[in-house]
Amino acid sequence: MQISVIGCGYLGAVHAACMAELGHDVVGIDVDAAKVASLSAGRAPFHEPGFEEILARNIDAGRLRFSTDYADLADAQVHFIGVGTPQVPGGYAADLQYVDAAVDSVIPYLKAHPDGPTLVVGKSTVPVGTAAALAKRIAAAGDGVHLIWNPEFLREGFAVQDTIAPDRIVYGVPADESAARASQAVLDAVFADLLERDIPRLVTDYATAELVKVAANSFLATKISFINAMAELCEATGADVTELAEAIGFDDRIGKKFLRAGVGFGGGCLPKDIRAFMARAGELGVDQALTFLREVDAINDRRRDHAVELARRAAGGTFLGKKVAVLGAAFKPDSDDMRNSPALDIANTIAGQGAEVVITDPAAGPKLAELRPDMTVAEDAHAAAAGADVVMLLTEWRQFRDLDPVALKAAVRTPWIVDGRNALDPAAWRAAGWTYSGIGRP
Ligand SMILES: NC(=O)c1ccc[n+]([C@@H]2O[C@H](COP(=O)([O-])OP(=O)(O)OC[C@H]3O[C@@H](n4cnc5c(N)ncnc54)[C@H](O)[C@@H]3O)[C@@H](O)[C@H]2O)c1
Ligand SMILES: O=c1ccn([C@@H]2O[C@H](COP(=O)(O)OP(=O)(O)O[C@H]3O[C@H](CO)[C@@H](O)[C@H](O)[C@H]3O)[C@@H](O)[C@H]2O)c(=O)[nH]1
Repeated sequence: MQISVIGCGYLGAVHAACMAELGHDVVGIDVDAAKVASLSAGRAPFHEPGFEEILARNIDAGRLRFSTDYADLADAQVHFIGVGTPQVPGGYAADLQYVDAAVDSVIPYLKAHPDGPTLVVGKSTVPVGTAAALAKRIAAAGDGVHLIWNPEFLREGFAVQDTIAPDRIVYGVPADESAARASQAVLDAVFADLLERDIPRLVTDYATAELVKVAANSFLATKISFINAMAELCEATGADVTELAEAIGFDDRIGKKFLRAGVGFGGGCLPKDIRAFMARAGELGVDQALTFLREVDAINDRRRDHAVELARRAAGGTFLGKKVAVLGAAFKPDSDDMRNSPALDIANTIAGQGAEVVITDPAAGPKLAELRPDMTVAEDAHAAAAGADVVMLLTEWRQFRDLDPVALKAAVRTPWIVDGRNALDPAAWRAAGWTYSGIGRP
C-alpha cells in the first residue's frame, strides 16, 4: 500500500521506516530540509537503537523515501500525521499549529482512492476534541476521505520494537457506521502483519481514542510521582525506596514497572501531556477531575530541586569554586532526546549557582556540544570526573551503571557520588571509598 508519514521526528521517522519494513511503499514528509536530507541519505537524525538499520535497508529496497514537497504524497492512500504538539509558549495547553498546518497541506491532495477510502490517520498526541474538529475539515475535502485517530504509545529507546510489536493498537473511528467500517478495513490492511500476530486492536470513537493516549501517559507519570513521593517519606524515615518498590511490586495489581524513584520524568511526552490534559480539562469545565495531576507535576519538579540540594550538600554547602561532573544529559538512556530532561535541567541550575559543570552523555553529548557552546561537554565519565568535587549520575546509561568505582575514584578530587537514578550498588561504591547519596535510600 502507498503510505505517507507527515512529520519525521522521533515518532514519524521511525513509523515511516517501520511501515516500509512491513512492505509498504512509504514517503516521509517533513518541513525540515536538513532532517529530510539526513533521512534520505540513510542517516538517523537522532539516536534510536535499531532505527538506522531499518532506515537504510528500506531506502535501499526502494520502499522508503523522504521529501519536503507535499506533492510527493499525492498517490498515497493513507496519510499518517506525526507532527509535534508541544506546549504553547508560556502556557500548559498543546500547540496545535503544526497539526493544523499539516492538515492544511495534505487536504489539496486528498481524493477518493480506487481501492477504498483515502485515510488521514492522526498519531500525534492531541487534546480530546481535536479529531472531531479535524474530521469536519477533512470531510469537506470530498467523498471517500476519512479520519482515524490512532494514538501512538512507543517509548524512545524502544521505538522500533514498540512500532512493530505494540502492546495494543487503538483506532478512533468516524461516527458514521459505513465510513467507520470502510476506513477500518483500510487501516487493518496497513497493520495486517501486526494483526496476524494477535496484537489487540481496540476500535473506539474519536474522543475515547484521544483520551486513551493521555490517560495512559497520566497513569505512567502518576506511578513515577507516587514512588518519588514515597522516596520523600523514605528520606524522612531512613527507609529504602528501592526495597519498598520491590515489595509493593510483587502485588500483580501494582506491578514492578515504572516504580523507579529518582530525579523524575522528563522528555517530549509525559511532562507536556499531563499539562495539556489539565488545560483541556479546564476548558471542558472538569478541571477538578485532574487536580491530582498538579500534584504529580509538583512532586516531579521537587525531585530536581532535591537533587540540586544533594549536590550542594556534597559540595560542602556552596557550589562556588566547585567542580560537578554530570553523567547524562538525555531524559532517559538509549536516547539523545534532551527535551525537558531532568539531567540537563539540574546541570543548568547547578551551573547557574556557580559550579563548574562538566557533562557527558554517550548519545546526546555531540548534540549538546553543538547546541550549548556555553557548556563543557566531556567525552566520557572519566574525562568528566577529572578533578570533580561531586559526581552526579542523572541518566542511567549502561556505561554509567557499569562504572568501576575504584577506577573512577582515582580521577576525582572528592569521591562523593549523587546517584539520581538509584542505578548503582551503594555497597560497592562505599567499599571503594565513596560517599554514596541515592534517592530515598539511607
Ligand atoms: N517521541 C515519542 O516518543 C512519541 C511517542 C508517542 C507520541 N508522540 C507524539 O507524536 C508527536 C510527534 O512527536 P515527536 O517526538 O516525533 O516530535 P518531533 O519534534 O521529534 O517531530 C515532529 C516533526 O514534525 C515536523 N513538522 C512540523 N510541522 C510540519 C508540517 N507542517 N509538515 C510536515 N512536518 C512538520 C518537524 O519538522 C519535526 O521533524 C507529538 O504529538 C508527540 O506527543 C511522540
Ligand atoms: O520508573 C520510572 C520510569 C521512567 N522514569 C522517567 O520517566 C521519563 C519517561 O520515560 P518513558 O515513559 O520510558 O519514556 P518516553 O519515551 O517519554 O515514553 C512515554 O511517552 C511516550 C510519548 O507519549 C509514550 O508513547 C510512551 O508510552 C511513554 O512511556 C524518563 O525521564 C524516565 O527516566 C522514571 O523516572 N522512573
